[in-house]
Amino acid sequence: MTATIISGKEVASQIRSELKQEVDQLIQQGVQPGLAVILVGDDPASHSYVKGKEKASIELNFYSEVHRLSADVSEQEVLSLIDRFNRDPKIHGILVQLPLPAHISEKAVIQAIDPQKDVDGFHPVNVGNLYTGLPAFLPCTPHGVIQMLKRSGVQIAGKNAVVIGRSNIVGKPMAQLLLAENATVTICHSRTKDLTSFTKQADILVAAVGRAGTVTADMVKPGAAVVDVGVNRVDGKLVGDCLFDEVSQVAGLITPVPGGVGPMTITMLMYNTVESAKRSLVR
Ligand SMILES: Nc1nc2c(c(=O)[nH]1)N[C@@H](CN(C=O)c1ccc(C(=O)N[C@@H](CCC(=O)O)C(=O)O)cc1)CN2
Repeated sequence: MTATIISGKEVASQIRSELKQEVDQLIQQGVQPGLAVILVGDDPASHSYVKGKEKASIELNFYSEVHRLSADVSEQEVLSLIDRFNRDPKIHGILVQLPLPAHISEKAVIQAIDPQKDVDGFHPVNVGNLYTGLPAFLPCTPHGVIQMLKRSGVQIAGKNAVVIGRSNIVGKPMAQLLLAENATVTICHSRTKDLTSFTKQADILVAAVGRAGTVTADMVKPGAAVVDVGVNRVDGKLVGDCLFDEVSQVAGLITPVPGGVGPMTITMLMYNTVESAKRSLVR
């Protein structure tokens, strides 16, 4: 068997053209979606992701502000900037690129963002709303995974879903979103004993570990949908958490790295910003 490859680029471009129409309508109603991005430090990958966010904002005709701050900026300066954006009616979404330098508290920064502008979905209010089934901004990467599965015709309800990884950004919200779609969900992590006994049961397997080669062909149920969220550099090459060549011989569907989940992350950020702009019309 050779798996069907789900192209994140294609799904992302489909969603972006839907968003373009929504932005045109919002602008006709007098609201231009506005996104403010804060980047601290010199991490090349973060700079590249932020550039992608700026480019997508401009292409969708958003009002866009990107603040690139030096690595030695104080936490207070970042908090002051967030406070300014919280009060600015032109801004519907605020995003602070992670990771932050060690002297700045990620928790303090996330909690300073107005939950109504938290388009990353990381604020405890949005996390709590997601867990209790209330309207929330959904974290971009796991929301992107759900969109990729649904738009590829994967039925989620009633399926066994296994998520490997328990980060706040991907693993935990991923499990919650699959549960909200009525999957039977198992979360595995670094202390899980006999990982294969769990992954072999998975109709939907999401790998979000951040370690190349974690998922091998013998760990996958034939025909499963395998979603690879890992982004790892090995010998200068970008690879996921799955051994793509061998896993794709067993899986029914698989997402590649690059070109799989990655492009969806930025697109779902644009989606959340449009949602926030729409909500501002009814406030
Ligand atoms: N505030 C946030 N910080 C971070 C998030 C986030 O959602 N919010 N996620 C990641 C980084 N990220 C977006 O910010 C991101 C990661 C990967 C990609 C992507 O398109 N990857 C490409 C490969 C790109 C490359 O060549 O390096 C792919 O997989 O095809 C986009 C965005 C951590 N920080």
